[in-house]
This record gives sequence, C-alpha cells and structure tokens, in this order.
Amino acid sequence: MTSSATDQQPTADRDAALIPVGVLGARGRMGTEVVKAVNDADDLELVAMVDDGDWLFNVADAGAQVVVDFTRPDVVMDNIRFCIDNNIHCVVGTTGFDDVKLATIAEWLEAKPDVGVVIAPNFGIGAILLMRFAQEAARFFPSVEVVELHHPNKVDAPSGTAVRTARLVAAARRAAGLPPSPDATADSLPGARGADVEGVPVHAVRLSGLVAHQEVLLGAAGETLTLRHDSFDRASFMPGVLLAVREIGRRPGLTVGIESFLGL
Ligand SMILES: NC(=O)C1=CN([C@@H]2O[C@H](COP(=O)(O)OP(=O)(O)OC[C@H]3O[C@@H](n4cnc5c(N)ncnc54)[C@H](OP(=O)(O)O)[C@@H]3O)[C@@H](O)[C@H]2O)C=CC1
Ligand SMILES: O=C(O)C1=N[C@H](C(=O)O)C[C@H](O)C1
Repeated sequence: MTSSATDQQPTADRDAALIPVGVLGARGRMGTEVVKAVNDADDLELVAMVDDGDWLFNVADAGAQVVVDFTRPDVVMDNIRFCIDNNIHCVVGTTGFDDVKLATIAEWLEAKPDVGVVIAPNFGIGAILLMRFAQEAARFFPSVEVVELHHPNKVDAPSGTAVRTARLVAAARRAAGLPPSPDATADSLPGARGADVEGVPVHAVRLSGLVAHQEVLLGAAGETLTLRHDSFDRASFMPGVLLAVREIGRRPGLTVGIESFLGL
C-alpha cells in the first residue's frame, strides 16, 4: 500500500492543519447536517456541539477557532457576542438580522480586528445565484413580487432569504429610477398582498412536504419572468457552509452573505 504525503506527516503537524469547529444548534435540523458535514471533511475537526440548555463555554474550552450557528433569531446575538469576546470566528446561518443588529456586531468587532463574522441568510449556491439574477433583472421590469415557500416548522416569516432578495431588488429598482410597482388594490384582507419590504411584496407559504423554496416574479407589458430556486434537502446548504468555515479566518470584520467568498 502506498502512503500519501499526508500520511507521512507527523501526527502533530497533520492535526495542526485541521480547523477546530464548534456547532451551535447542533441538534436542530441544520445543526445535525452541519455536524455530519464537518465530520466528513478531512480538513475540519468537530470539537464542540452545543444546543439549547448546553454550556456555551464548551466551544471556547474545546478550542474552537470557528463556530457555526444555526440556532434561533432570539438567541443568536448572544452567541455572536460570546464568540467575538473569545476570539472565535463565526459562520452564522440563523436568520432575523436587521441593520441595527448588523451595526451592533460591526461595533463589537471593532475591539477584535482579527475576528471574522459572516452572516448569510442562505448558504445554498442556487439561492445565492437566484438573488444575483433577480438583482440583475429588476431594472427591466415594472412589477416584481417575491414568494417564499418553506416547511411548516419554520419560526420566522418572511424568510431571511426573501427579505434580502427583496432588499437587493428594491435597491436595483431605486438605482434605475423605477416608480413603485403598479397595484390598484384599494380593498383587501390583511396580509393578502404580503409583507411590504422596501416596496416589494413578499408572500410566505408554509406547507408540509417543503424544505426551502423561493420564486421571484417579474412582470412587464405582455411578458413575465419567473426565477425559482428549490432546496429539496438541507445537504444543499453544506458546500456554502464549509466554504465559509474554511474562509472566515482570512476575512476579518463583518461580511453579509457569502457572495464574495464565491467570487461573485
Ligand atoms: N442560512 C441558511 O442557509 C439557512 C438558514 N436557516 C436558518 O437557521 C436557523 C435554524 O434553522 P433550523 O435548523 O431549521 O431550526 P431548528 O429549530 O431545527 O434548530 C435550531 C436548534 O437550535 C437550538 N437552540 C435554541 N436556543 C439555543 C441556544 N441558546 N444555544 C444553542 N442552541 C440553541 C434549538 O433547540 P430547541 O429546539 O430546544 O429550541 C434547535 O435544536 C433558522 O433561523 C433558519 O431560518 C435554515 C436553513 C438554511
Ligand atoms: O428555516 C429554513 O429552513 C431556512 N431559512 C433560511 C431563511 O430564512 O432564508 C434559509 C432557507 O430559506 C431555509
């Protein structure tokens, strides 16, 4: 049997190359998948798994250099604060961030210029491309609406991805000088026209059998363009998560979305 270059390295050197990773929300739907993906990666080492009720200090005690957070919008800020204070880079998939929360994280990071935090509403490559395509298309169409469709256990609505998509589309429309989308609705039931995100209606569907799906509907005289992405399995988020884990040590400060990690 031939031995590889890695096999010939002394054990200490080989282990030194592994990135020690802690997972927060480790027993959740996403956390379970992340634990599997980290365990399967040759260059990463799972050193801590923390879920609700567990001792957060475990990640620091275990020497995690990077923490992956898929918990809940109401606890994620405390987790990020803890990691920054303990010089641990953060890869955050948990949703629920607004400009105020992002500014708070940026402020915390000022005291720790070597620490990186990436907040990504979606790690799916297809979903990231959908956002980019929607942004590109937005200026050509007077009408646009976003429909997101998810499993019924999701606690937040609309999804973080849909909010980010709507904001990107709204910014592209503003840059192009487009007026508000035409809409003659004068009488409606509450919620019938969706949530208004910077002038873009966002509709949220919760349905058994679904995982995570999104459509951006764009309309002009005599034509429509529908952009759709489907995550049928949470494995779809893992290449993006692992990319962020490997990259975040080289990206100090706050990054929103992994577009720049993908060269987009
Ligand atoms: N960015 C992306 O690509 C994706 C983002 N998400 C987002 O990730 C988040 C998690 O989603 P999902 O995995 O489906 O949710 P789950 O509810 O399945 O998982 C969350 C887990 O975190 C646990 N938890 C709660 N509080 C804490 C805490 N203080 N410390 C550690 N763990 C805690 C929960 O425990 P308990 O159940 O007891 O509360 C649960 O086990 C959501 O915000 C979702 O929108 C999801 C998919 C992809
Ligand atoms: O809760 C989920 O499942 C998902 N949450 C993220 C979001 O809110 O955008 C990403 C993806 O849609 C799956």
